Amino acid sequence: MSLSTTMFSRKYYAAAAVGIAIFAIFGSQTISNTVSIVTQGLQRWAGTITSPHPDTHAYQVQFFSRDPLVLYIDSFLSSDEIAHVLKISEGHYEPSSVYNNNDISINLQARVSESAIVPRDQVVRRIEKRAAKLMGWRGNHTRLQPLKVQRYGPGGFYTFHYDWDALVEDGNRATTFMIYLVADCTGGGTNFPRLAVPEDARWCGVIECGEGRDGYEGVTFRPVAGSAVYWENIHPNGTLHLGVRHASLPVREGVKVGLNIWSWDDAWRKPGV
Ligand SMILES: O=C(O)CCC(=O)C(=O)O
Ligand SMILES: [Fe+2]
Repeated sequence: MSLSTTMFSRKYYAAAAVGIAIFAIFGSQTISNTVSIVTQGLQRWAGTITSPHPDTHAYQVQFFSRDPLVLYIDSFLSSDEIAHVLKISEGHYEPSSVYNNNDISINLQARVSESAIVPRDQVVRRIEKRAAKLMGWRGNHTRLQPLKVQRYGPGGFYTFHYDWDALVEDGNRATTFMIYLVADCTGGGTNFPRLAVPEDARWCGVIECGEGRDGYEGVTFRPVAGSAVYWENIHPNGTLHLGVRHASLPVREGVKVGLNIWSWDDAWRKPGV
């Protein structure tokens, strides 16, 4: 055995002995905690090489409907992100308006809420990136619109509408994320009258079932802070999807705040024009 190999073996035995001693004193839990701290450290280090701001937030996605495409996303935002978005939006709220024949006006028969454009900072950019990634790469002609929060108090609602615009010919709203930030309310669900209620009763954990449907047609998603409903507004052939008609049902008590992330497709052209 050469001198250097002998020294290596001695170091190796010494390290092993220290390891056994730590194991004997603190038990396997400490070792596995230590291993996991080291692993997390290495992952963070690897992350800084590939991206300066890795998005480590975990969320769960489920297909709710295939046509129209509707996804239900659990924990799309963390509670820290929610608190941050609410905080930076404070002071920017204005009464919400509606679009009608190219006219923008406040119409309390159609919509009662306050809205604000969310100022853009690092946290907002990270949320935008998360949303854009889930939507899939769509080329430079599809981009996110400025994020908007919408707050409803008792009696607040938004009547049935589409997020697409039937009057424009060049460019349209391709996708919608409706993310619940505050759900301290009764009522206030997001209703899609033309979506079919799934057969599997496990969906009753996220949509209103039985009496809770309150006589509304179709599907009503229950507001849950952090969760999101995502849908696509346009058919693959470019026609506007009629299946995504929706409304915010009236808030009976309390407060609901939603965050809208919309994408706009500049390359969309009105079919047949
Ligand atoms: O608040 C909701 O549940 C729906 C909001 C909505 O449809 C919109 O802002 O376009
Ligand atoms: Fe909408």
